[in-house]
Amino acid sequence: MSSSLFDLTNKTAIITGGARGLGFAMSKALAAHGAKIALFDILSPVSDLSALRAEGVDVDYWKVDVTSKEDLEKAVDEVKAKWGTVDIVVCAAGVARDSPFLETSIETFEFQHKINTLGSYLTAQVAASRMDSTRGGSIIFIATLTSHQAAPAQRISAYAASKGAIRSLVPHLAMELAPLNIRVNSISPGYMMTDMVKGLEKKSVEEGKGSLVETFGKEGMLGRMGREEEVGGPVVFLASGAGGLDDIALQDQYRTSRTGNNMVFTLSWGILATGQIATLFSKDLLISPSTRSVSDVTHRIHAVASSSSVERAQEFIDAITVGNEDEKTRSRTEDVEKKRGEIKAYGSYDELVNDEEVQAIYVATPHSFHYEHALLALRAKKHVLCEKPFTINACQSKHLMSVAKANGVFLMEAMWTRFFPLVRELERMLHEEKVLGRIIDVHADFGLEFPGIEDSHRLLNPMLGGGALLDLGIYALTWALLAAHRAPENLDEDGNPVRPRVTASMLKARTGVDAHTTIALDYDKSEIAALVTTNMRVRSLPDSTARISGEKGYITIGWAPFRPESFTLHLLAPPATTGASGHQYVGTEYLPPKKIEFEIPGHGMFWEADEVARCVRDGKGESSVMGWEETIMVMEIMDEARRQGNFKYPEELEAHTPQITVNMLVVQELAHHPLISHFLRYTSTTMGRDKIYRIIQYFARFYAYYLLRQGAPKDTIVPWNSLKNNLALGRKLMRVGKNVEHVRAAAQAVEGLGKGGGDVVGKALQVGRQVGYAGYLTFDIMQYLHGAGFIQHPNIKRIADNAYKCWLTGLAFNIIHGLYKLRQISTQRAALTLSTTAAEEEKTDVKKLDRESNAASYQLLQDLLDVTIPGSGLGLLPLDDGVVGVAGVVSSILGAKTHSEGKPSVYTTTKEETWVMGVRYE
Ligand SMILES: NC(=O)C1=CN([C@@H]2O[C@H](COP(=O)(O)OP(=O)(O)OC[C@H]3O[C@@H](n4cnc5c(N)ncnc54)[C@H](OP(=O)(O)O)[C@@H]3O)[C@@H](O)[C@H]2O)C=CC1
Ligand SMILES: O=C1OC[C@@H](O)[C@H](O)[C@H]1O
Repeated sequence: MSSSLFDLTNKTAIITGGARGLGFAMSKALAAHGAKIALFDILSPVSDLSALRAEGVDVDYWKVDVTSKEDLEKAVDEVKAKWGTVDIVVCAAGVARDSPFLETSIETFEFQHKINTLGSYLTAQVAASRMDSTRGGSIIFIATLTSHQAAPAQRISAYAASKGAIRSLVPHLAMELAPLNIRVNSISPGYMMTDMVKGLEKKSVEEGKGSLVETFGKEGMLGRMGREEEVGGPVVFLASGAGGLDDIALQDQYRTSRTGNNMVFTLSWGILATGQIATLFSKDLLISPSTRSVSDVTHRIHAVASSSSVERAQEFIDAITVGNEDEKTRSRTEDVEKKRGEIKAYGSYDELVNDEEVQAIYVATPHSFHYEHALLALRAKKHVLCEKPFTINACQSKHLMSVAKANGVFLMEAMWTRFFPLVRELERMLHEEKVLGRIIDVHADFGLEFPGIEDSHRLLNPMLGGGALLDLGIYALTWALLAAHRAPENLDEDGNPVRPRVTASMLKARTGVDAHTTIALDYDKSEIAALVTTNMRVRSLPDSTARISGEKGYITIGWAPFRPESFTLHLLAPPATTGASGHQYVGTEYLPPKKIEFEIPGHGMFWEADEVARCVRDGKGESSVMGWEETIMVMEIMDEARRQGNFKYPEELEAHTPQITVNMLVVQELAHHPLISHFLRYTSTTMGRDKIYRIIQYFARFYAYYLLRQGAPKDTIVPWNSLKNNLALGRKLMRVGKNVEHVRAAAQAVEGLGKGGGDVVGKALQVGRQVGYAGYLTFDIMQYLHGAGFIQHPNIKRIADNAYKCWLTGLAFNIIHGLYKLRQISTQRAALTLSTTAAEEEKTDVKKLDRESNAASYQLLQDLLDVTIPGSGLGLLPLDDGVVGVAGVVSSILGAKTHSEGKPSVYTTTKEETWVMGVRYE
């Protein structure tokens, strides 16, 4: 029995040069680990294949000249037709000629290069183009030790060069084929006693050069020649992908080369929710992929979030990192526990999706939240694996897909069952091998009892998307679609499945959700009928997950519908006869049933996770195994079944549904563009709106002046003047009460001054500034009351002048403070060493001072621009409204920018002061 690490069961291997020598030896090794063997050779096999077959090996021979692409294509296609897949290719066909360099003819050179280099190249090319990227593949070139080093007993430069060329192919093909999930390696056997060497030996002895065997043996590190079967280990190792290491050198007789492109890809996960299935999924993520013979991808849980609290998230982390008690995986216990401290805990989903180190989010909340939470993650540009049912209805699913597409991220429904090796093998047997011939009838069922659950439970609660169909029926539907929908007879000319007619009925539970649902799917094109039943009251029978009947018999799938461990093939006994409809009927007697079992080394959720990792690694938006088309199909059938069963979820759940129009989508996505959403968030604050109004106010002031200068009619100018006045008045109203805040800040600054210590000059300037602003805003209130008509102040001009004077005072203190600050910074900067060898902290200090200096200059500029407003209002500066308007617009834009970036005021010297600083008045 083969170890699962090197298990090649269900894999097909092609071995060129497989009829004899190393090729044949390697074939036997691959067969011993379960592979089906296709021997390609120009020569007939040395040994009778029936002997191998008698040992249970599935083996066949194809006469192939590896220098003929046509031969290769024909043979590889035949292998695929026979066994369904091509998974492993060993390019071992080769020739060697002993020929001194100075005497080697073009023909001898070309002969070896044609078979060894071109032959391997073509074999790899033809085979790779026929490999299934979802299964992955392995190409192994057989090079030679003599392509790394000289061979003192031989003259084989042309041969070594042809094999050296093969080795050079490895990194390039590995890179190009990595997206197809195909690994590429080479093995360089040392001196092996094969037929080829025997030929050389004969020649050497005949020519009186002595025995090569002896010389070769001395050159080998073991002091002897290698035996053919000794190359079996490396080839099985590379074919199985069990290594997962980069750059492996097998030191003795072989060298293997693996490239950076074969490096393991690690996906960093964020787990959103801490319920039952999130626990199982996370535990599976922590199982070493090598336990399921996966070596190209691995997983890391970076963070977990709970919607309730950070403590809940931590509890979850503690629980998933308790070592597994399972005998088989006991060895990982210690590793898993080590991971506990590496996983972050969050008390909100927002924090999780905004963690930059998280690449993919696993959404495991109840059904009703899938749409909202997947959207949250997609908009944060995370790849998403979202639990089944994907959403409440098909429309929501389509919207998620369009958002994923717009954000360039991967999205998949976590229909984990689709990724079990059992399911992949069943699909292959049904649709490629066609073990049942044409499929005729499918019955899929999933029932489960939930005794004593409350109405609030997610299965019964309509607000949580309850009901049998969305929770359990979805699995039965998946089985039906897998067998019927994807049957080749059901595909249209473009290869797309033709939709079925849907007839459904429902029996309701006390909360109004469906307790039983029956769906009939009728496929007119392929004449397949499928019946899907589900309920949440009684467990379905052990063998009734699905029964798939075809012309040649039927298959039953065992329990559980979400995690099956076996299926049984019941084939009708021969002979075959042809029925009236053209279908093959083969009697009523059955052969003994064949039960095919599959081991699940864990809960089985890691296979879907591996798919996500591969798709993310390869830059794919959707999976080819569980693609968007399938999710939409399932959702649409469930929508239709609910429509016919008269079952709608509460409006709030269904109403999340956006009507997908291109315009809606553009608007939605625009609104979520980081720049735009930042702007919308900014302008939703009072301060943000005030800054925008201020920009418009000063622009209106400038523009009214401009129109006047242009001699525009009064009617054109009036609206701009009134815009300016209305905004000025409105903004004054918004500031009513602010004077009190400045009085308080002034009092605090005085107190700070009284305590002494610290930056006394800074504190004193602060007092002046706060007093100035407090006075200014007090006069400002009076101006508002007058402007709005609450009072008629006889001396409003004087009030306005006083306001300006106070404002100017505040600004003057600001400016002095700005200059003072700049001076302080330049003194501190001069004190720091600026040599290139300066310590890191020092360099950091310099950068900090540079930043502070920029901020102070920026603020000073705004203050100087603002001086134009009260300065001209008081007649101190001879400036017209054009200049003042422009100065006001510029200072407002600068202020808005600083504020929207969330930078604190440069004048702030106490915490308390922050809330009244950075505000630009008038
Ligand atoms: N149970 C199973 O065997 C399987 C379940 N699934 C699917 O996974 C999803 C979750 O199922 P399951 O893990 O069993 O459910 P649970 O009820 O065990 O867990 C759901 C989790 O979602 C989070 N949550 C967030 N908001 C709410 C809310 N308002 N009400 C309840 N929970 C909330 C909670 O975690 P927190 O507050 O900490 O974030 C909670 O622990 C379902 O859609 C189900 O179909 C799929 C395969 C198998
Ligand atoms: O996906 C599921 O499969 C197993 C059931 O127990 C569970 O309710 C369901 O969500």
